Amino acid sequence: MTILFTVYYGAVINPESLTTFKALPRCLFLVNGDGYIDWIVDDVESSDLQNVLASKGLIDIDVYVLKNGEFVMPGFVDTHTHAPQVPNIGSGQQYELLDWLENVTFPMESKFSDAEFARKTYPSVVQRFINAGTTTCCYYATIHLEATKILADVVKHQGQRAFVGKCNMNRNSPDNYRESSEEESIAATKELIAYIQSIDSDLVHPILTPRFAISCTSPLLSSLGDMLKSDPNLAIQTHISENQNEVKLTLELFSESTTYAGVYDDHGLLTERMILAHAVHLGESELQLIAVRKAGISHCPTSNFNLRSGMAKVGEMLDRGIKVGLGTDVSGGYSPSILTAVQHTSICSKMVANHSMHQSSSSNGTFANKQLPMTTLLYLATMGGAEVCNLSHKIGNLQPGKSFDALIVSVRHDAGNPAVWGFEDDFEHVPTKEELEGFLERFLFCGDDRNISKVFVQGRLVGGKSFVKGA
Ligand SMILES: O=c1[nH]c(=O)c2nc[nH]c2[nH]1
Ligand SMILES: [Zn+2]
Repeated sequence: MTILFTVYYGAVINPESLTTFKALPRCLFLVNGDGYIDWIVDDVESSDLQNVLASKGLIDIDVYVLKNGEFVMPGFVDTHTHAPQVPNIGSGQQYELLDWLENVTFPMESKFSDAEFARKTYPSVVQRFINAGTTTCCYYATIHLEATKILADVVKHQGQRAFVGKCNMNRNSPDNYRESSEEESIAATKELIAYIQSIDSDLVHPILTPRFAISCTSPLLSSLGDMLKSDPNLAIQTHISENQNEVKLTLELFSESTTYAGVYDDHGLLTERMILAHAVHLGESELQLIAVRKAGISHCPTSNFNLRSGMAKVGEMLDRGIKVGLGTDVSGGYSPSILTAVQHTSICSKMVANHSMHQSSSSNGTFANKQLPMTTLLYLATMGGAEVCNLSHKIGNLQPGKSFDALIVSVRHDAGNPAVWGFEDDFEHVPTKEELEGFLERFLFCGDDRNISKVFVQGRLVGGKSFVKGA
């Protein structure tokens, strides 16, 4: 029998803006057979459930009732990670960026010249991100066309929403891990785009991926700029201003440009479709330029701490109206979970605030030089990421007409990592708004995969702790 829709009843957490979210203890909503949210009714007493359903023309239907200690929230958006670096998670912690690339990262990524290795590796990589609650993921692959096609196939098969990009790299990496010419790099990029468009146009998107300025010659960046100009739907991702030695080398290699952001802008790459990872050491003029061009920033605090890169000034970016989302940046970051990125975003904002206090820096704006509150952290992990990906009309929060990309979170004792004690089997007890906000705080700061029971993308169950493949 085909299921045409599902009705859910229970607690919902819904981000609204950088400064507001809704904690709704008794929500009733319907997800239709195409995976879109049809309607949401707030504050429905259980005694009134059947009446409300009847008013929607629904009589005698099954309702998925959430337990006390469970809630639905939008799925996480990971705006920057490296699928082929997952096998390296936790290794090479002693390095800073450029040595880490040379000694740890390029050797691992070069193994993906072997398509069989990609076929064996990528399914568990993608499932790991899904089970961490990431419903939309921006993946870097490697320079290899075949292996990147395999990653796109795996993502499609496993049902995640994603951007998949083949790295453009024609200089400053080992001979066995470098494209031999600009033409080769562009031809393979075009073939990948055509391939992804042939397998999917809804969930999986191609994305231009010049690794970073250091990896690309000026003609290669210009050709990518031409591609971006000729296709208004094409997205692009890269790294920017992560590490001070990287910034220095970039400015030596591109002496015609005055700043790192200027390098990308001078090649026609800095548009609202650009996702810039890190942005730790940007200067005033670069922040202004990024705001004017409406490019988005992927804040990757786990990686920024781990590779000793520095602390990005996220509050200042937000005050300037720059779009910001979170990225795990595996394996610069050692966790595939956006929850870890949330925790480190909080710590980073506290340290920036602390530092600025000692330097008597201004904290006149809403966010600059202040600790980011939970509401903002929630927004960055969901809606902020959706904005960075230019998908906020589709995903990021739960609204009629949007896709049901969502998590069922459990903080009950039977989750194995509890944050609720005592009343979770009391079916009469509906959490108060304050209790529900407490559940969210505990989940964001102490939660992990054990608390993510189900992961839905476009209404389809694709992962989570209770997910059994093929069931
Ligand atoms: O954190 C990072 N990870 C990478 O793989 C990379 N490549 C260039 N710059 C980078 N930064
Ligand atoms: Zn990265």
